[in-house]
Amino acid sequence: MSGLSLFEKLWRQHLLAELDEGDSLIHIDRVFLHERTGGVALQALAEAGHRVRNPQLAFATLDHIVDTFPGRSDNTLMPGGEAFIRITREQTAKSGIQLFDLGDERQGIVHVVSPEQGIVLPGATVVCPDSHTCTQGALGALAWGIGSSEAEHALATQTLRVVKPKSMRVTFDGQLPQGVTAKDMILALIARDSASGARGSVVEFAGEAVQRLSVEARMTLCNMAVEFSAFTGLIAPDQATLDYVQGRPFAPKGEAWERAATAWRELRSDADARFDFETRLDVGALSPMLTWGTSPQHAIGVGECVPDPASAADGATRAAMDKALAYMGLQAGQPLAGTPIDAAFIGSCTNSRLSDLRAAAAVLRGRKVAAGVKAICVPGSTQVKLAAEAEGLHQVFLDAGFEWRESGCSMCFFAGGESFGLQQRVVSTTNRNFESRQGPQTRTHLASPITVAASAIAGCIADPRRLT
Ligand SMILES: CC(C)[C@H](C(=O)O)[C@@H](O)C(=O)O
Ligand code: SF4
Repeated sequence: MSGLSLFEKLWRQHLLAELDEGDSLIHIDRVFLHERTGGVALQALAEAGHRVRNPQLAFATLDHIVDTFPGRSDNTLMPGGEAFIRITREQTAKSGIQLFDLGDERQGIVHVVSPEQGIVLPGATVVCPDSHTCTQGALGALAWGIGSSEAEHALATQTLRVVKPKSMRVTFDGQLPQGVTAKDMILALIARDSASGARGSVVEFAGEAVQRLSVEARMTLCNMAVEFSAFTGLIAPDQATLDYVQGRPFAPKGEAWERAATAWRELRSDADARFDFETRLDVGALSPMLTWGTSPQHAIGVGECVPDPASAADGATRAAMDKALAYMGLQAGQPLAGTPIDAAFIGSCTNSRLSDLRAAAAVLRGRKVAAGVKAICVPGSTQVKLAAEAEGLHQVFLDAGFEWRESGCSMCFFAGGESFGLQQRVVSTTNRNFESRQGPQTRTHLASPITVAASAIAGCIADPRRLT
């Protein structure tokens, strides 16, 4: 059969039944849980008298509300947070689910840990009650974020009822210029086509520029698919993907690996595949991107000026832009570069893998963070932290004046505990710049790790191309 997209193939491979009301029953290969939403889902399941059908196909980690202070104890600064941690420990133990607890070298942010451990595999269906599960589509898995009751359903039955999403292909043509990264590609796409651009579709990222990305950079790209209103992001596996997966702890070994690898090599859209929506973006002329407002779509090149709401197409957009500028403390028409910052944050499931830390460290090496700037680096997993330390990257961050933390979500989002101060301006490698996302009234500018590093040194929003 021809004319099929990769999504269509994965869907058909996992389709168990067509149900009433347009739902399909889909087999779920892996479920991942974290302490913010997973423990309570397990508890609700137990209270309803159900058990976890296949505990060996479910995994859990502590990432969202555990603190990330160096040498952390068993702590959270979130009021009431201890209960989430306790329930997650109790319920995973009771149901026989592996928990990557504090002190376990496999602990880390769920979307960093899952590929790192070989739990997410090409062609698999993977769900987690967390919106950035789309990250894992970078390996060619159909991976998406679900709600808490869906998590219970998946745990109890190894299936989910899903309304089949539409499909979209975004082809990135050309070659990335020096100093421009996967983060800039996705910000540029969302800025051009809006934060609702994907219209709920499964978005396959394709094209020369995607093929050239490392597997880790592909994760950055897919991570922000949900900020584009995608059901999830997806990238066809290639040799780089197979090389990435091979040898990971939970990946198939020996003959099982050979069989799997043979099947995974076939996982790509047919040449004549049809998509509900198609778009292209040439990356050749992109520059480092930063957000100026309170949506990921409020992004511009580092050399550009903050847009004028007067130029908006309609009244609602104009009002939203006015509100965003007031919140961010910026004026229409001012150059974004040169705006003084209070803090710099390198972390999150978007940009805290080893390649991200290496890139930031290359900018920081031999340089110092500007006086008055609070700079924090939070490795995405304990594995990333250990690997970074083994090659001395932590020393580069520390010498430059960065804090070097334990792994977790940390100040990617404000859970009620640690945050940046009121109206503090933060250049951040995270994925959401919503109002008060990183703390009450915090002003977040999303950017790539090298842009954050360059800005930390300059003490203001800065162009990384001058330092790389
Ligand atoms: C707390 C969690 C459910 C949430 C999500 O779903 O994404 C968080 O990870 C986030 O990034 O906002
Ligand atoms: S790092 Fe941030 S975006 Fe990612 S899962 Fe944690 S809170 Fe969500």
